[in-house]
Amino acid sequence: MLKTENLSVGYGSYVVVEGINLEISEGEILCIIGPNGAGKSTLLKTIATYLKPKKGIVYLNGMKIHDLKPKDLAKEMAVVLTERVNPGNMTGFDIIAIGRHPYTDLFGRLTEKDREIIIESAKAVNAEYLLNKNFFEMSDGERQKIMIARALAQEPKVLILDEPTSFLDARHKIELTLLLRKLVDERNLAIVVTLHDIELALRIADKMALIKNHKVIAYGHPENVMRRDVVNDLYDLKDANYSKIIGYFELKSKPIKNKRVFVVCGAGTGANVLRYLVKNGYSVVVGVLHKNDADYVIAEAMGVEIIEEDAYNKISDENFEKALRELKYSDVVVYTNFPTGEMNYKNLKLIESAKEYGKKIIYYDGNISVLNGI
Ligand SMILES: Nc1ncnc2c1ncn2[C@@H]1O[C@H](COP(=O)(O)OP(=O)(O)OP(=O)(O)O)[C@@H](O)[C@H]1O
Repeated sequence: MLKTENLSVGYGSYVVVEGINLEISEGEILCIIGPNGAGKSTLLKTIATYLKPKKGIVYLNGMKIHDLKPKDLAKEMAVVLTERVNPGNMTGFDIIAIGRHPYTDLFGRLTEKDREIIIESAKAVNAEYLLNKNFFEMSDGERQKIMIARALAQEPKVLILDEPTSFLDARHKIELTLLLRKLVDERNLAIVVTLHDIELALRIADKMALIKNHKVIAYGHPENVMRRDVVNDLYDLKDANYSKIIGYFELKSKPIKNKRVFVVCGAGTGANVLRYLVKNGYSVVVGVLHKNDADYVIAEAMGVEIIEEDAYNKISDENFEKALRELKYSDVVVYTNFPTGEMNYKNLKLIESAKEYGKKIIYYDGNISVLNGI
Protein backbone atom coordinates (compact mmCIF):
# COMPACT_ATOMS: atom_id res chain seq x y z
CA MET A 1 0.00 0.00 0.00
CA LEU A 2 2.93 2.36 0.71
CA LYS A 3 6.00 2.10 -1.47
CA THR A 4 9.11 4.17 -2.13
CA GLU A 5 10.77 3.79 -5.49
CA ASN A 6 14.38 4.82 -5.87
CA LEU A 7 13.65 7.62 -3.42
CA SER A 8 16.31 10.18 -2.48
CA VAL A 9 15.62 12.55 0.39
CA GLY A 10 17.37 15.65 1.65
CA TYR A 11 17.47 19.42 1.92
CA GLY A 12 18.40 21.82 -0.90
CA SER A 13 21.35 20.27 -2.67
CA TYR A 14 22.17 18.00 0.30
CA VAL A 15 21.04 14.44 -0.34
CA VAL A 16 20.72 12.75 3.07
CA VAL A 17 19.67 9.24 1.96
CA GLU A 18 19.43 7.94 -1.59
CA GLY A 19 18.14 4.94 -3.50
CA ILE A 20 15.47 4.04 -0.94
CA ASN A 21 13.20 1.15 -2.00
CA LEU A 22 10.82 0.17 0.78
CA GLU A 23 7.37 -1.32 0.79
CA ILE A 24 4.78 -1.84 3.49
CA SER A 25 1.33 -3.45 3.45
CA GLU A 26 -1.69 -3.22 5.72
CA GLY A 27 -1.16 -4.91 9.07
CA GLU A 28 2.61 -4.39 9.00
CA ILE A 29 5.08 -2.34 11.00
CA LEU A 30 8.19 -1.04 9.29
CA CYS A 31 10.85 0.18 11.74
CA ILE A 32 13.52 2.55 10.52
CA ILE A 33 16.72 2.21 12.52
CA GLY A 34 19.96 4.13 12.31
CA PRO A 35 22.42 6.30 14.19
CA ASN A 36 21.78 9.97 14.97
CA GLY A 37 21.73 12.12 11.87
CA ALA A 38 21.38 9.14 9.50
CA GLY A 39 18.28 10.63 7.91
CA LYS A 40 15.41 8.73 9.53
CA SER A 41 13.33 11.84 10.21
CA THR A 42 14.12 13.24 6.79
CA LEU A 43 12.80 10.04 5.22
CA LEU A 44 9.63 10.12 7.33
CA LYS A 45 9.04 13.78 6.55
CA THR A 46 9.37 13.03 2.86
CA ILE A 47 6.92 10.13 3.05
CA ALA A 48 4.60 12.43 5.03
CA THR A 49 4.92 14.94 2.13
CA TYR A 50 6.37 17.67 4.39
CA LEU A 51 9.44 17.49 2.14
CA LYS A 52 9.65 16.94 -1.61
CA PRO A 53 11.75 14.00 -2.79
CA LYS A 54 15.12 14.86 -4.31
CA LYS A 55 14.54 11.95 -6.64
CA GLY A 56 12.18 8.99 -6.97
CA ILE A 57 8.55 8.50 -6.01
CA VAL A 58 6.47 7.59 -2.98
CA TYR A 59 3.31 5.66 -3.86
CA LEU A 60 0.25 5.28 -1.68
CA ASN A 61 -2.15 2.67 -3.07
CA GLY A 62 -0.57 3.13 -6.47
CA MET A 63 -0.97 6.92 -6.45
CA LYS A 64 1.90 9.38 -6.24
CA ILE A 65 1.66 10.62 -2.68
CA HIS A 66 3.08 14.06 -3.41
CA ASP A 67 0.32 14.67 -5.97
CA LEU A 68 -2.53 13.97 -3.52
CA LYS A 69 -4.60 16.81 -2.08
CA PRO A 70 -3.73 17.36 1.62
CA LYS A 71 -7.31 16.69 2.74
CA ASP A 72 -7.48 13.43 0.77
CA LEU A 73 -4.08 12.36 2.05
CA ALA A 74 -5.11 13.15 5.64
CA LYS A 75 -7.89 10.56 5.39
CA GLU A 76 -5.33 7.94 4.41
CA MET A 77 -2.28 8.84 6.43
CA ALA A 78 -1.64 10.39 9.86
CA VAL A 79 1.70 11.66 11.10
CA VAL A 80 3.12 12.07 14.60
CA LEU A 81 6.50 13.79 14.66
CA THR A 82 8.92 14.26 17.54
CA GLU A 83 8.77 18.00 17.91
CA ARG A 84 7.31 18.98 21.23
CA VAL A 85 4.08 20.83 20.54
CA ASN A 86 2.75 23.74 22.53
CA PRO A 87 -0.90 24.00 21.71
CA GLY A 88 -1.78 26.49 24.44
CA ASN A 89 -4.89 26.07 26.50
CA MET A 90 -6.34 22.91 24.96
CA THR A 91 -7.66 19.73 26.53
CA GLY A 92 -6.93 16.20 25.42
CA PHE A 93 -10.32 16.18 23.72
CA ASP A 94 -9.54 19.40 21.79
CA ILE A 95 -6.24 18.02 20.53
CA ILE A 96 -7.71 14.70 19.44
CA ALA A 97 -10.52 16.64 17.74
CA ILE A 98 -7.92 18.19 15.40
CA GLY A 99 -7.67 14.73 13.87
CA ARG A 100 -11.25 15.08 12.66
CA HIS A 101 -10.46 18.16 10.50
CA PRO A 102 -10.37 16.25 7.21
CA TYR A 103 -13.98 15.22 7.88
CA THR A 104 -15.60 18.32 9.42
CA ASP A 105 -17.40 21.14 7.60
CA LEU A 106 -15.98 24.56 6.79
CA PHE A 107 -16.50 25.73 10.37
CA GLY A 108 -14.88 22.64 11.86
CA ARG A 109 -18.10 21.65 13.63
CA LEU A 110 -18.03 18.22 15.25
CA THR A 111 -20.92 15.83 14.69
CA GLU A 112 -21.99 13.18 17.18
CA LYS A 113 -20.05 10.64 15.11
CA ASP A 114 -16.91 12.81 15.35
CA ARG A 115 -17.28 12.94 19.14
CA GLU A 116 -17.66 9.18 19.29
CA ILE A 117 -14.52 8.69 17.21
CA ILE A 118 -12.59 11.13 19.42
CA ILE A 119 -13.54 9.18 22.52
CA GLU A 120 -12.85 5.85 20.80
CA SER A 121 -9.40 7.11 19.79
CA ALA A 122 -8.64 8.13 23.38
CA LYS A 123 -9.78 4.70 24.55
CA ALA A 124 -7.57 2.96 22.01
CA VAL A 125 -4.47 4.47 23.65
CA ASN A 126 -5.81 4.13 27.22
CA ALA A 127 -6.13 7.90 27.54
CA GLU A 128 -9.83 8.37 28.21
CA TYR A 129 -8.92 9.89 31.57
CA LEU A 130 -7.05 12.68 29.77
CA LEU A 131 -9.94 13.95 27.67
CA ASN A 132 -10.69 16.87 30.00
CA LYS A 133 -7.16 17.50 31.13
CA ASN A 134 -5.14 20.42 29.83
CA PHE A 135 -2.41 19.35 27.42
CA PHE A 136 0.25 21.41 29.20
CA GLU A 137 -0.60 19.68 32.48
CA MET A 138 0.12 16.23 31.04
CA SER A 139 3.31 14.19 31.35
CA ASP A 140 5.39 13.50 28.25
CA GLY A 141 3.98 9.99 28.02
CA GLU A 142 0.42 11.27 28.30
CA ARG A 143 1.03 13.88 25.61
CA GLN A 144 2.46 11.24 23.33
CA LYS A 145 -0.67 9.12 23.81
CA ILE A 146 -2.88 12.11 22.99
CA MET A 147 -0.87 12.84 19.84
CA ILE A 148 -1.31 9.23 18.74
CA ALA A 149 -5.03 9.41 19.57
CA ARG A 150 -5.22 12.53 17.41
CA ALA A 151 -3.62 10.60 14.57
CA LEU A 152 -6.07 7.71 15.08
CA ALA A 153 -9.03 10.10 15.03
CA GLN A 154 -8.04 10.82 11.45
CA GLU A 155 -9.03 7.20 10.75
CA PRO A 156 -5.92 6.67 8.67
CA LYS A 157 -4.74 3.49 7.01
CA VAL A 158 -1.12 4.48 7.39
CA LEU A 159 0.45 5.87 10.54
CA ILE A 160 3.84 7.58 10.45
CA LEU A 161 5.60 8.02 13.80
CA ASP A 162 8.97 9.63 14.41
CA GLU A 163 10.62 8.35 17.59
CA PRO A 164 7.37 8.07 19.54
CA THR A 165 9.17 6.73 22.62
CA SER A 166 11.91 9.34 22.88
CA PHE A 167 10.64 11.13 26.00
CA LEU A 168 9.32 8.05 27.75
CA ASP A 169 10.54 5.99 30.68
CA ALA A 170 11.15 2.25 30.35
CA ARG A 171 7.62 1.18 31.25
CA HIS A 172 5.91 3.67 28.99
CA LYS A 173 8.33 2.84 26.17
CA ILE A 174 7.28 -0.78 26.32
CA GLU A 175 3.61 0.13 26.71
CA LEU A 176 3.66 2.42 23.71
CA THR A 177 5.53 -0.05 21.54
CA LEU A 178 3.02 -2.76 22.41
CA LEU A 179 0.23 -0.32 21.64
CA LEU A 180 1.59 0.09 18.11
CA ARG A 181 1.51 -3.67 17.66
CA LYS A 182 -2.07 -3.73 18.97
CA LEU A 183 -3.15 -1.00 16.54
CA VAL A 184 -1.69 -2.90 13.64
CA ASP A 185 -3.32 -6.15 14.68
CA GLU A 186 -6.73 -4.72 15.59
CA ARG A 187 -7.11 -1.97 12.98
CA ASN A 188 -5.01 -3.46 10.23
CA LEU A 189 -3.00 -0.24 10.02
CA ALA A 190 0.33 0.06 8.27
CA ILE A 191 2.84 1.78 10.53
CA VAL A 192 6.17 3.32 9.62
CA VAL A 193 8.09 4.21 12.76
CA THR A 194 11.58 5.26 13.74
CA LEU A 195 12.78 3.81 17.03
CA HIS A 196 16.08 4.16 18.84
CA ASP A 197 15.53 1.11 20.99
CA ILE A 198 16.45 -1.77 18.73
CA GLU A 199 15.43 -4.36 21.29
CA LEU A 200 11.85 -3.05 21.20
CA ALA A 201 12.00 -2.55 17.45
CA LEU A 202 12.88 -6.21 16.99
CA ARG A 203 9.90 -7.25 19.07
CA ILE A 204 7.28 -5.37 17.09
CA ALA A 205 8.62 -4.88 13.57
CA ASP A 206 7.55 -6.94 10.59
CA LYS A 207 10.21 -5.24 8.51
CA MET A 208 13.25 -3.24 9.38
CA ALA A 209 15.29 -0.78 7.35
CA LEU A 210 18.74 0.17 8.61
CA ILE A 211 20.06 3.51 7.42
CA LYS A 212 23.69 4.58 7.44
CA ASN A 213 26.09 6.49 5.23
CA HIS A 214 23.32 7.88 3.03
CA LYS A 215 22.00 4.43 2.18
CA VAL A 216 19.63 1.72 3.35
CA ILE A 217 22.30 -0.80 4.34
CA ALA A 218 19.88 -3.60 5.20
CA TYR A 219 16.16 -4.15 4.74
CA GLY A 220 13.81 -7.04 5.41
CA HIS A 221 12.57 -9.29 8.20
CA PRO A 222 14.16 -8.10 11.46
CA GLU A 223 15.26 -11.63 12.24
CA ASN A 224 17.26 -11.70 9.01
CA VAL A 225 18.46 -8.12 9.03
CA MET A 226 19.72 -7.86 12.61
CA ARG A 227 22.97 -9.77 12.26
CA ARG A 228 25.86 -8.99 14.58
CA ASP A 229 28.17 -7.65 11.88
CA VAL A 230 25.42 -5.47 10.41
CA VAL A 231 24.29 -3.97 13.73
CA ASN A 232 27.83 -3.48 15.05
CA ASP A 233 28.68 -1.73 11.80
CA LEU A 234 25.48 0.34 11.91
CA TYR A 235 26.43 1.89 15.22
CA ASP A 236 30.23 1.66 14.76
CA LEU A 237 30.39 -0.44 17.91
CA LYS A 238 33.84 -0.94 19.38
CA ASP A 239 33.13 -1.64 23.04
CA ALA A 240 29.98 -3.69 22.70
CA ASN A 241 28.70 -6.58 20.65
CA TYR A 242 25.21 -7.06 19.35
CA SER A 243 23.88 -10.52 20.10
CA LYS A 244 21.31 -11.72 17.64
CA ILE A 245 20.00 -14.33 20.07
CA ILE A 246 19.48 -11.88 22.94
CA GLY A 247 18.47 -9.12 20.53
CA TYR A 248 20.59 -6.70 22.50
CA PHE A 249 24.12 -5.50 23.20
CA GLU A 250 26.68 -6.83 25.66
CA LEU A 251 29.77 -4.90 26.70
CA LYS A 252 32.93 -6.40 25.30
CA SER A 253 35.29 -7.81 27.88
CA LYS A 254 38.26 -5.48 28.41
CA PRO A 255 40.21 -6.60 31.44
CA ILE A 256 41.88 -3.74 33.30
CA LYS A 257 42.25 -5.49 36.64
CA ASN A 258 44.99 -7.98 37.20
CA LYS A 259 42.54 -10.48 38.58
CA ARG A 260 41.15 -13.54 36.84
CA VAL A 261 37.76 -14.88 37.84
CA PHE A 262 36.49 -18.33 36.91
CA VAL A 263 32.70 -18.44 36.77
CA VAL A 264 30.79 -21.69 37.11
CA CYS A 265 27.22 -21.10 36.01
CA GLY A 266 24.56 -22.20 33.58
CA ALA A 267 21.05 -21.63 32.24
CA GLY A 268 21.39 -17.85 32.57
CA THR A 269 22.14 -17.91 36.30
CA GLY A 270 25.54 -16.36 35.56
CA ALA A 271 24.28 -13.45 33.42
CA ASN A 272 24.45 -10.83 36.16
CA VAL A 273 27.77 -12.14 37.47
CA LEU A 274 29.33 -12.02 34.01
CA ARG A 275 27.97 -8.51 33.36
CA TYR A 276 29.25 -7.28 36.73
CA LEU A 277 32.71 -8.75 36.23
CA VAL A 278 33.10 -7.48 32.65
CA LYS A 279 31.80 -4.02 33.59
CA ASN A 280 34.33 -3.85 36.42
CA GLY A 281 37.27 -4.89 34.25
CA TYR A 282 37.99 -8.37 35.62
CA SER A 283 39.53 -10.98 33.39
CA VAL A 284 36.85 -13.64 33.12
CA VAL A 285 36.67 -17.24 32.06
CA VAL A 286 33.45 -19.23 32.19
CA GLY A 287 32.65 -22.91 31.98
CA VAL A 288 31.86 -25.56 31.46
CA LEU A 289 29.00 -24.53 29.19
CA HIS A 290 27.03 -26.03 26.36
CA LYS A 291 26.73 -23.91 23.20
CA ASN A 292 22.96 -23.61 23.67
CA ASP A 293 23.21 -22.43 27.25
CA ALA A 294 21.94 -18.89 27.95
CA ASP A 295 25.15 -18.05 29.83
CA TYR A 296 27.17 -19.24 26.84
CA VAL A 297 25.28 -16.84 24.56
CA ILE A 298 25.92 -13.88 26.88
CA ALA A 299 29.58 -14.77 27.47
CA GLU A 300 30.10 -15.19 23.74
CA ALA A 301 28.67 -11.73 23.03
CA MET A 302 31.04 -10.32 25.65
CA GLY A 303 34.01 -12.04 24.09
CA VAL A 304 34.69 -13.78 27.41
CA GLU A 305 36.73 -16.97 27.28
CA ILE A 306 34.47 -20.02 27.41
CA ILE A 307 35.28 -23.63 28.19
CA GLU A 308 32.84 -25.58 26.14
CA GLU A 309 31.10 -28.85 26.63
CA ASP A 310 31.75 -31.28 23.82
CA ALA A 311 28.16 -32.45 23.86
CA TYR A 312 25.26 -31.88 26.22
CA ASN A 313 26.53 -32.64 29.73
CA LYS A 314 29.67 -34.23 28.26
CA ILE A 315 33.17 -32.92 28.31
CA SER A 316 36.27 -34.58 26.91
CA ASP A 317 39.25 -35.21 29.14
CA GLU A 318 41.20 -32.73 27.09
CA ASN A 319 38.67 -29.94 27.66
CA PHE A 320 38.33 -30.81 31.30
CA GLU A 321 42.11 -30.58 31.68
CA LYS A 322 41.86 -27.16 30.09
CA ALA A 323 39.17 -26.17 32.60
CA LEU A 324 41.36 -27.29 35.48
CA ARG A 325 44.31 -25.36 34.07
CA GLU A 326 42.20 -22.22 33.81
CA LEU A 327 41.00 -22.80 37.33
CA LYS A 328 44.59 -22.94 38.56
CA TYR A 329 45.41 -19.65 36.88
CA SER A 330 42.33 -17.95 38.31
CA ASP A 331 42.39 -15.92 41.51
CA VAL A 332 38.73 -16.33 42.42
CA VAL A 333 36.01 -18.85 41.57
CA VAL A 334 32.39 -17.75 41.57
CA TYR A 335 29.57 -20.25 41.27
CA THR A 336 25.88 -19.59 40.94
CA ASN A 337 22.60 -20.85 42.22
CA PHE A 338 21.55 -23.46 39.67
CA PRO A 339 17.83 -23.45 38.84
CA THR A 340 17.57 -27.19 39.44
CA GLY A 341 19.07 -26.69 42.88
CA GLU A 342 21.88 -29.10 42.11
CA MET A 343 25.02 -28.85 40.08
CA ASN A 344 26.03 -31.43 37.53
CA TYR A 345 28.97 -33.70 38.09
CA LYS A 346 31.57 -31.77 36.11
CA ASN A 347 30.80 -28.47 37.80
CA LEU A 348 30.87 -30.08 41.25
CA LYS A 349 34.25 -31.48 40.35
CA LEU A 350 35.44 -28.00 39.35
CA ILE A 351 34.40 -26.56 42.70
CA GLU A 352 36.08 -29.46 44.52
CA SER A 353 39.26 -28.86 42.54
CA ALA A 354 39.08 -25.14 43.31
CA LYS A 355 38.99 -26.05 47.00
CA GLU A 356 41.98 -28.35 46.55
CA TYR A 357 43.90 -25.55 44.83
CA GLY A 358 43.07 -23.30 47.77
CA LYS A 359 41.17 -20.76 45.65
CA LYS A 360 38.90 -18.13 47.05
CA ILE A 361 35.39 -19.44 46.32
CA ILE A 362 32.28 -17.27 46.28
CA TYR A 363 28.72 -18.47 46.03
CA TYR A 364 26.41 -16.06 44.20
CA ASP A 365 22.84 -16.39 45.43
CA GLY A 366 21.32 -13.47 43.53
CA ASN A 367 22.89 -10.68 45.56
CA ILE A 368 25.70 -9.14 43.54
CA SER A 369 27.27 -7.49 46.63
CA VAL A 370 29.01 -10.80 47.37
CA LEU A 371 31.35 -9.82 44.54
CA ASN A 372 32.25 -6.41 46.00
CA GLY A 373 35.99 -5.95 46.08
CA ILE A 374 36.92 -9.55 45.28
N1 LIG B 1 15.97 21.40 7.95
C1 LIG B 1 17.18 20.89 7.65
N2 LIG B 1 17.97 21.50 6.76
C2 LIG B 1 19.18 20.99 6.41
N3 LIG B 1 19.69 19.86 6.93
C3 LIG B 1 18.95 19.20 7.84
C4 LIG B 1 17.65 19.67 8.25
N4 LIG B 1 17.15 18.81 9.16
C5 LIG B 1 18.08 17.84 9.31
N5 LIG B 1 19.16 18.07 8.53
C6 LIG B 1 20.35 17.24 8.40
O1 LIG B 1 19.99 16.03 7.74
C7 LIG B 1 20.67 14.92 8.30
C8 LIG B 1 19.68 13.87 8.74
O2 LIG B 1 18.89 14.38 9.80
P1 LIG B 1 17.67 13.58 10.39
O3 LIG B 1 17.02 14.45 11.40
O4 LIG B 1 16.83 13.06 9.28
O5 LIG B 1 18.42 12.35 11.07
P2 LIG B 1 17.84 11.22 12.04
O6 LIG B 1 18.31 9.94 11.51
O7 LIG B 1 16.38 11.41 12.22
O8 LIG B 1 18.63 11.57 13.38
P3 LIG B 1 18.21 11.44 14.94
O9 LIG B 1 18.32 10.00 15.29
O10 LIG B 1 19.29 12.23 15.59
O11 LIG B 1 16.85 12.01 15.11
C9 LIG B 1 21.54 15.48 9.43
O12 LIG B 1 22.84 15.66 8.93
C10 LIG B 1 20.89 16.81 9.76
O13 LIG B 1 21.86 17.73 10.22
